[in-house]
Amino acid sequence: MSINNAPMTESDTSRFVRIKEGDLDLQLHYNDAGSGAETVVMLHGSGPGASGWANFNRNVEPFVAAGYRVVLMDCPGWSKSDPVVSTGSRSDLNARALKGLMDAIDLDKVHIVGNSMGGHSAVAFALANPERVGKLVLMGGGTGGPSPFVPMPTEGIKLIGALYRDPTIENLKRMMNVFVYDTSNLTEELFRARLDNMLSRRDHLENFVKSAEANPKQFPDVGHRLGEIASPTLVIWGRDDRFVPLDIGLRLVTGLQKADLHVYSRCGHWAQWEHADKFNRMVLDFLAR
Ligand SMILES: O=C(O)CCC(=O)/C=C/C=C(\O)C(=O)O
Repeated sequence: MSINNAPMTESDTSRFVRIKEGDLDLQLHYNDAGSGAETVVMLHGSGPGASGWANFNRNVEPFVAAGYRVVLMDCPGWSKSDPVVSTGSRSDLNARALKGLMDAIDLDKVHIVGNSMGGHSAVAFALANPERVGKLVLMGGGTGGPSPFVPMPTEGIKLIGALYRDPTIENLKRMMNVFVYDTSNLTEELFRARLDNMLSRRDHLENFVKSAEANPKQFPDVGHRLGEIASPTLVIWGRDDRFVPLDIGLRLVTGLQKADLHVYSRCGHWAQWEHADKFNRMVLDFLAR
């Protein structure tokens, strides 16, 4: 709840900023909530129609209530941010966008919570800007690269590709039913909101397909560089993740200097949403330590 006890909304917290960072010169959309001395940036995943608000709407208020400023960045090519075709590392591109955003709104150092692509991007940011990262929280992402156990691309990533190429409600339902462990939580309202978000930006959908054609490895394997990261890191994974398998979480916790891994049972690729209460308590405890 906000100060006047009304629920916090996407539109109340919606902001735009122009960033110039290296070869990036574009308008970014972000949500900005709370006014604490420490800021938590949350980075969303790469599915069609994803956004900071869609991924983290169950997390913003508890973090604000705990005294944090929360910034949700919509990555270039998603939601209300400007379109982009990514021909190199999209993790690096998002990391440059985050640096541009932090410079533009005067954030010196932040904690970063990254979901899937957001986790890959958080790691890319920490590698490029170690002095600007407090703690990291990575869910279902952190590095690209092969799984020794699960055939890749995984079934979830194949369904994302199919949805980008053919954005129908049927393909959306196919993808989202694999997203979570307990599909009874997926309402028609949720499907409709996500479909509207997707179809409102067909340029983003087309650009994602062009990007994947230009460079199928949008999220490179940075496993060999994980040891450079000294930020305390909490890795959270769904046991039933069918998009980015659990063994990638094991690679992270093995490679990073200071990382703990928690595996949630009965949980797919959206731990922060499917197990929001447990996730919020665990991450807030980690940040406060
Ligand atoms: O390809 C990868 O490694 C990342 C896949 C990814 O980011 C999927 C994320 C999906 C969501 O979180 C979403 O659509 O909300």
